[in-house]
Amino acid sequence: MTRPPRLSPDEIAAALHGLPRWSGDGDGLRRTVALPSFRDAVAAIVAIADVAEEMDHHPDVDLRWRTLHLGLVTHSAGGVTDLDLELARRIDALLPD
Ligand SMILES: C[C@H](O)[C@H](O)[C@H]1CNC2=NC(N)=NC(=O)C2=N1
Repeated sequence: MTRPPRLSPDEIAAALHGLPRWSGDGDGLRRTVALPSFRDAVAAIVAIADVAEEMDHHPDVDLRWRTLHLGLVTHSAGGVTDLDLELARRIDALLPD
């Protein structure tokens, strides 16, 4: 499947202004969120999985009790692409602020 091109550091920094819950650089985008409970965090991962499968684009997921650490990078492009920005937006729509 064709993937969009890797974004430059400047393009990533500009895009992050519209994604205030995410940080990142050329290596990827990151967001940490604490859910009310471990079960809520697992449910959030399942909801994210549905989006990831639909997009065929998958986040790195690290769950510590009820704190979820998410990492987005387009492995095949070796950096951040528009797919990561789109997945970040869709993940934000599923998570509490
Ligand atoms: C064959 C399939 O499209 C690829 O392996 C996809 C799946 N999900 C992916 N997810 C992410 N984050 N990066 C990829 O390069 C990627 N590649």
